[in-house]
Amino acid sequence: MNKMNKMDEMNKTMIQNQIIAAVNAVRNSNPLAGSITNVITIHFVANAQLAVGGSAAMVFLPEEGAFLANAGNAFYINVGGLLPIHEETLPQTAKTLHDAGKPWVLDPVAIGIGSVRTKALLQFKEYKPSIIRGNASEIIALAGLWGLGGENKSNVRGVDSTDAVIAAKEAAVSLAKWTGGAVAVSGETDLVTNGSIIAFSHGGSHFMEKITGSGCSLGGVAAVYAAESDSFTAALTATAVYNLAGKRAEQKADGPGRFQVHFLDELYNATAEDIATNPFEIETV
Ligand SMILES: Nc1ncnc2c1ncn2[C@@H]1O[C@H](COP(=O)(O)OP(=O)(O)OP(=O)(O)O)[C@@H](O)[C@H]1O
Ligand SMILES: Cc1ncsc1CCO
Ligand SMILES: [Mg+2]
Repeated sequence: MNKMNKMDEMNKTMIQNQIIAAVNAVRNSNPLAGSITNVITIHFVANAQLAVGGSAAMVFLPEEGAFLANAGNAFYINVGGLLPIHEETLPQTAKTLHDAGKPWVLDPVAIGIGSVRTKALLQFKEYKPSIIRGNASEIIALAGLWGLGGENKSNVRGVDSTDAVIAAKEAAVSLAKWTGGAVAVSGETDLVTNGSIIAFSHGGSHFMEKITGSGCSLGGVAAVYAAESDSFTAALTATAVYNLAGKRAEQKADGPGRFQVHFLDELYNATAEDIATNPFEIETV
């Protein structure tokens, strides 16, 4: 990784203060982040949102998506396990969020599978999600679908990434420039950008690839922080607390089962200062 210059060091200190403010604001205000998310990991998403201090509510119906979009402080949309009703619920909720100016997070899980998912993901381009969170293959594929991808081709194959995080750097920057928000690419080292600076966040655990929903719940937690901070700070705070909690949980677990339990406890117990000092570097685009 490049050595950071003086400007990057100053940016880093400012960002760390914003992370501390975001963590504390969420714990003080218990913001409501509604979700439309897949049934495979829905319980883990809600538990992770509660563990960091948020309030969770999962809905499926179009009128309920629109209601929660207006009533909540932020929202999470994950296209992982689509049902027929989603064809109506997804665009209606995203339009409501856009029109109401509410922060919202998109996880384009399994982009490339089926026409319903592709149509929904295309519609989201104009509704500009505040944070796009995905693994490297999903981020490259979304930039391609939105015509922002350049030459880069995704090897997307389902829900697990087959591309390295760094291969998604240009796609992430282009997507962030389009939305005016932030993009978080997950993997062994995570990349978070707002289109002008990039943070590389370290930590986590190999066990996170052995439980389903670590990425989905990271998106749900990013929505909780987005209720209380700007998109880049929210995306980086969520990423940092995941990397910290993952590293700590791995030390206590000898397999993915108990890892998941310890992980929730570590999300709950992490202090704002610990989250802000979890290792990351800054690079200016
Ligand atoms: N090999 C690894 N080492 C350390 N941390 C990892 C590793 N792989 C993933 N992570 C962490 O796991 C979390 C989820 O990232 P991942 O890339 O697995 O998401 P995902 O593929 O969308 O997951 P899912 O779709 O199963 O919810 C992130 O916090 C990331 O930092
Ligand atoms: C396993 C799985 N299948 C569809 S969504 C999902 C959760 C992880 O993305
Ligand atoms: Mg995923």
